[in-house]
Amino acid sequence: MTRPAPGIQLESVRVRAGERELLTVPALELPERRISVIGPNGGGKSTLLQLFNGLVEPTEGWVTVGGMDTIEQGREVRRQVGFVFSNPAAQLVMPTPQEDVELSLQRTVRDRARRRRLAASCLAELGIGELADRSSHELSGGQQQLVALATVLVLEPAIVVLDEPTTLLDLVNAQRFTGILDQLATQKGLQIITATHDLQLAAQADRCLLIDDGGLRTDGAPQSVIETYRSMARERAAG
Ligand SMILES: Nc1ncnc2c1ncn2[C@@H]1O[C@H](COP(=O)(O)OP(=O)(O)OP(=O)(O)O)[C@@H](O)[C@H]1O
Repeated sequence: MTRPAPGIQLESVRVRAGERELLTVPALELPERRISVIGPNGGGKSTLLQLFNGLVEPTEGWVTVGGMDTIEQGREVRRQVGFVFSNPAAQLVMPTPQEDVELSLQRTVRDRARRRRLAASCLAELGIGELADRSSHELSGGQQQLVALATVLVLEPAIVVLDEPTTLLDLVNAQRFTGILDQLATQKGLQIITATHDLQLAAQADRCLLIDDGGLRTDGAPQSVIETYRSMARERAAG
């Protein structure tokens, strides 16, 4: 049985950096299992994603996950919401994948042998068990991306937020990675939220958000949102 998505909600959110308005979202509820976030560079996708686990604090308004405030209950929220950054190297700090995944468990699992077992089985589940003791910096971008995902999944989050996870991947690895995300959503019941410039990946979601110029331009069924984005891009490219 799959778990119900705990639900992210935004209410009257504004994010500013000094005088600059980065993002304004009057109201948004995200109960769907697979959500994609698309839009032009600098539009505010990463800012939106980082609101979901309190990495970015709303200047006004609030963001809740399953009713918990992402700032006031940041620690609990981060237990529910795992974040995978676009550059996996930034997320991998230990010499080997095994050690990196164990590090994720340091706070929650006291027993070292258990940490070791859990980390090994998480890597194995993602099909990268044989990389456990390799040197992390010698792994390919695709392998590093999977290890970064493992460091998040081992904590058993209900929601996984990924910021452009396939940018470093070739077509085969991108498709493999997408297949894994799909399985996590359909078989394990995780909510998967992905910001991406890969419109094929975006099309596989249940709902797609188009973020542009610091706001939510439109959202709904991926094909129609992607079509809106394409027309917008054509108009802008034509000047
Ligand atoms: N800490 C910050 N201080 C000031 N400006 C910021 C900060 N973080 C982001 N910005 C600005 O906010 C805007 C939105 O950035 P964001 O990274 O959310 O866009 P994005 O849609 O993810 O872009 P991309 O597709 O290029 O990754 C950009 O203009 C960026 O320069």
